[in-house]
Amino acid sequence: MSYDREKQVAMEAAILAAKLCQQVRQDIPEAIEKQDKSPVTVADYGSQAIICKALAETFPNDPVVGEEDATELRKPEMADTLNKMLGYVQNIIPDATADQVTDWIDRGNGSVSPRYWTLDPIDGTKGFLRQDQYAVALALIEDGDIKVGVLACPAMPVEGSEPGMLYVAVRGEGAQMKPLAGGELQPIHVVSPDDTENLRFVESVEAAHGDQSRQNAMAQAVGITAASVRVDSQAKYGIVASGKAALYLRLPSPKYPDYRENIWDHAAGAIVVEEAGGKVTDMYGKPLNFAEGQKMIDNRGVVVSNGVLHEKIIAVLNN
Ligand SMILES: Nc1ncnc2c1ncn2[C@@H]1O[C@H](COP(=O)(O)O)[C@@H](OP(=O)(O)O)[C@H]1O
Ligand SMILES: [Mg+2]
Ligand SMILES: [Mg+2]
Ligand SMILES: [Mg+2]
Repeated sequence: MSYDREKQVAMEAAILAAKLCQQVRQDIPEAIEKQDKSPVTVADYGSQAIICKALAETFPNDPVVGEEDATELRKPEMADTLNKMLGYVQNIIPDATADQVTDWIDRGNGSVSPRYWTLDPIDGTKGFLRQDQYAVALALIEDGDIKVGVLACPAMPVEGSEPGMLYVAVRGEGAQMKPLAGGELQPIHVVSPDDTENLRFVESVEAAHGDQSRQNAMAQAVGITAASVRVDSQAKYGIVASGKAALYLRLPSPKYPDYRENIWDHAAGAIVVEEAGGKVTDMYGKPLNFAEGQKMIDNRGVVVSNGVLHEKIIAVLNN
């Protein structure tokens, strides 16, 4: 079956959402604290609204498992935030109302199903707030297999152009990228083993989202001598998929040993890397499980590689 329509709709929605995020970021957004103490901004909400609306119009029967929900936004004391967010959404959808926007956001409260989308409206909210990297990440999953993935990275440097890159993949059709500023999709490939210049590794900026000392030791153990490149969000997957790094390590933080990864933090990035010729598993070499629920309870950590390095890195992690 062809996923042309899914790919097109997902790309268009992610590009609009990325535009909203860039507009919010120019105005220096404030962070709102979620119940789990993590930050969210009007851009996270606006991005989820725009993408859920697009999916509702084209694929009304598809559930969406999104990171955000509108419960807080509907509280009277959040009226200012809701209005601010509505203003940004109206720059893109002029006749949107506050009720519509909160309903669109709550379309992201769907469940993992035989066919569903998973959405991270801003992955790397901390990076977004720091004026660093972030990504809008959207993926379609069928029977536990990722079929389509789109990653919009509005702050990704682009040679000879303004920042912003879009990565996209369809199962069996390869991975591609194009500048958000415009242009044609170009095929991308992971780094080859003889390209020593790009044999570097990437990890999160946030020390608490991984185990940086072990990540660095493991990378060295497979022959990567350069210091890590620290990047927020699934932009790391885009970097591996386009051959700018060979490895992305995300080992469980010693501070949060019971943490489980969210499907929306990995689905879009994972298919982009796999279709670019790379490999994605957990730290034990097990495939990531997108069929159970929003948390990948059976998996620990995430290892992303150019494929060639994979067996080696899993071996050093487990001996
Ligand atoms: N203890 C932890 N271990 C791993 N990931 C964590 C974590 N706490 C939060 N995260 C996730 O890390 C994501 C950011 O990834 P990165 O560190 O690679 O930039 C966050 O996504 P959001 O920013 O969408 O909330 C959040 O879901
Ligand atoms: Mg978050
Ligand atoms: Mg995320
Ligand atoms: Mg997020």
